[in-house]
Amino acid sequence: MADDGMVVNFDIGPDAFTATIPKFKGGRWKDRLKAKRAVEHRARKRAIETAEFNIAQTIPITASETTTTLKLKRGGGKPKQKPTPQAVKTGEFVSSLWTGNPEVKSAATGDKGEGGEANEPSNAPLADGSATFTTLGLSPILANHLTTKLGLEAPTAIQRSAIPDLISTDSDAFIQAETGSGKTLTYLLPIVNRIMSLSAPPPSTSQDGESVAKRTRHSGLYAIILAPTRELCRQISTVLSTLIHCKNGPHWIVPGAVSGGEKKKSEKARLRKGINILVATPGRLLDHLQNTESLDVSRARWVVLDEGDRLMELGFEETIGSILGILEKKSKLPKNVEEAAGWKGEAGLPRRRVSMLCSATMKANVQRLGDISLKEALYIKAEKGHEEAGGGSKSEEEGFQAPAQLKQSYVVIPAKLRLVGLNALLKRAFIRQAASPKIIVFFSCSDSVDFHFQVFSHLLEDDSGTKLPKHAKSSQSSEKDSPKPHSKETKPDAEKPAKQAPQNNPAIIKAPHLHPTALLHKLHGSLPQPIRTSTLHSFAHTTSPSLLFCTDVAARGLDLPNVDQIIQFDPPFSRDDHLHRIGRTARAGRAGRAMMFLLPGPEEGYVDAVLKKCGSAIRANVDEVFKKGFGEEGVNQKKREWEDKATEWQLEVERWVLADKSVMDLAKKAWGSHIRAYTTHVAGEKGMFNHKALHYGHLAKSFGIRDAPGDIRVPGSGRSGGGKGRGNTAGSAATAAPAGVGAKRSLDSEDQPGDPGLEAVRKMRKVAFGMQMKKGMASEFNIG
Ligand SMILES: Nc1ncnc2c1ncn2[C@@H]1O[C@H](COP(=O)(O)OP(=O)(O)OP(=O)(O)O)[C@@H](O)[C@H]1O
Repeated sequence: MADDGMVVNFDIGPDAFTATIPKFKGGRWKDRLKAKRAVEHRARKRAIETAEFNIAQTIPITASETTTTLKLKRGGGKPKQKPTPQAVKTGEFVSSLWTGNPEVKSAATGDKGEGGEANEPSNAPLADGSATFTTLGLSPILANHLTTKLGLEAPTAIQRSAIPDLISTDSDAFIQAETGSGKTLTYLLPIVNRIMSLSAPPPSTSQDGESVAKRTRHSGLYAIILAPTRELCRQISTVLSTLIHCKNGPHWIVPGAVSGGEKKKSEKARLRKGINILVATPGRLLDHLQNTESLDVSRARWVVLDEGDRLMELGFEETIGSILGILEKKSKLPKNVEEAAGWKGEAGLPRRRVSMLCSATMKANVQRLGDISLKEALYIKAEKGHEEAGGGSKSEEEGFQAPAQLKQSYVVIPAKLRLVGLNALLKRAFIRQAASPKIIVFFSCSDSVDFHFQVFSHLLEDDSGTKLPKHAKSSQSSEKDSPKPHSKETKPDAEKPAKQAPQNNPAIIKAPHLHPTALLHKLHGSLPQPIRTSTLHSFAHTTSPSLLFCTDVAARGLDLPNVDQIIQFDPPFSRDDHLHRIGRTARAGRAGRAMMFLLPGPEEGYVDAVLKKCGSAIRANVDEVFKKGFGEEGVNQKKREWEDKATEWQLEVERWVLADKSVMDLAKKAWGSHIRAYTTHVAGEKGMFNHKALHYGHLAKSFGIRDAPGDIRVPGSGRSGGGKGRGNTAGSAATAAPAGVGAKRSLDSEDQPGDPGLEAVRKMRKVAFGMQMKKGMASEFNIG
């Protein structure tokens, strides 16, 4: 938008003055008159406020004039400068939040969203005394360490089902259990326990005469654990270290990780020094298998594929196939049961290479991964014991359950109201919780995370308690210091070192308007690895009320302690994503809540199609959400003054977006990426998430943009957003989605460009979406 393009818009919305007043029937005439006047008053107030705001925009906005705008609004005075006709820009539109919204189809059920009885936890440690870590067959040293040092009193159901077999047999296993049920320890404990047994006297001699009396880090690589992301690798390595460092434990065992994000040279040096249990991402491991001579896998006894469904979704099938091929070729272990029977081996360790596949869901792609990695495997589930993995097909519904104690709810909220709705929900959550709440909000793409991070970190309280954009506030104290509106030099603050950012991390900032000590974090695949690591560390360990805005990069496997609530601001791309996202709360028997935003229309079908199938889901009343969020003390509830408060907040965001080109660009990018991401819902769910049903104009408002979709130029795309229309540009998504339409949005894998893993991702996407994958598209599309 050019400098002179600061809108003069006298369009005050279609309904402002002409809104029909409903007829009141029944009751006393005095009450009817009172009700009528209240409605008229509200309509008038809204119209005047909108007109006033539009007039204020006729003044070329600088930071100081933002103050003028606010004064005008508060004092109700007249604008000092008359609008000039050339300042009028068609296409920009300040619509009311509360009118012109589509109707919600499903019946309202009242505000039960946060109430209701929670069920008994389904992923908790067993409280019935039916099993202890010792009775599962773990060594007393390890069992004691778990209870006394790690505070784990009893195994979970999946641990009870799996550990005895994994300790006593050499069978492959497919381990399936819901999120937060302790799958990591389920596979790590048997491995550590069996390797530990090597430390025990008396010294023995292996088949080939090698002395095994004293075990060291050079004794060989025993186990390889593959996980889809760097964060997960790091998390698994941490759990592994806490197991090994037990009193009288196997201190000689050296765990290590190679997952990219650091120089290959240092990874090679670590491998050369000797590692006994290796945690790796597939791309990086394959690279080392092909290029690092010191990596000896000839005696690797275990290969674990953690988060199997995610490994497949990220396109690692081919990479994993290659890894397994190399392991097979280099292995000096017996190749089959007959050979194994006559092989002396090392007491305690498996006589053949054992493969384990772990997943919270059971999908066709996980079964395919099982086909390439497992042989005659046990299928181990938490509830009903286990059976042969090949024995009968497992229904997808079986592997699609959320933890029973998790309280799911949803709110059907029109596109225009989404941003204020999120603010209302967050305000409510931070007011409501006595202790320090931890909340994760999921967005569909990196740009949207960046934009919302900016919105929520820039709104500070001024002395009168009014929330102002940060630059507007600073303009009140010093015009000199304020950013020049629309100046090219202005960069989004995310790119500048934020003064308030704790630990000098620009992805963490204080959010005092939500809570005096609240910290807001952001996480997505486009952030540099050190920032991602330090952000996750802060969110996991802070004792302050804490918020994490993220993409699906945080949806899988991450074990972030004590997360109270998950908000799916943008719906998940598949029902598996849904299960994994909400699985970041209600872990290991703890309570948890999950709230999902849905648009009126086809999206409402998601409730029956998915939400209710993986547990129960209660609809929250949208009015109640706003009332609770904006209906603070002094706000007249009967006159629905919370609507005015919400409008005020929305307008402040819009002004802030308008006043700074860099913010406007960010908003437009976020809007464009959001629409592109919307087109990538899985095929089976496209009926519910149909981009043709999206109202691009209303959606733009939720990004603080007033331009009509046809006038929105998405930075970097070279094209405008959504065709010529102001509103619903059905059929023009291709225009709205300049470069990434149809691209898969999940780019949160660990691999660097050029790594075989990323190649595999590219190939998969190419096949899946029949499109040309350009180098660098990942960053252009910027979703992940
Ligand atoms: N026996 C136990 N008692 C108490 N807590 C446990 C027990 N076993 C594991 N936990 C804890 O449960 C949490 C979840 O464990 P883990 O991350 O292994 O779950 P998961 O099943 O892999 O979940 P996801 O599918 O989401 O990856 C961790 O904090 C872990 O320390």
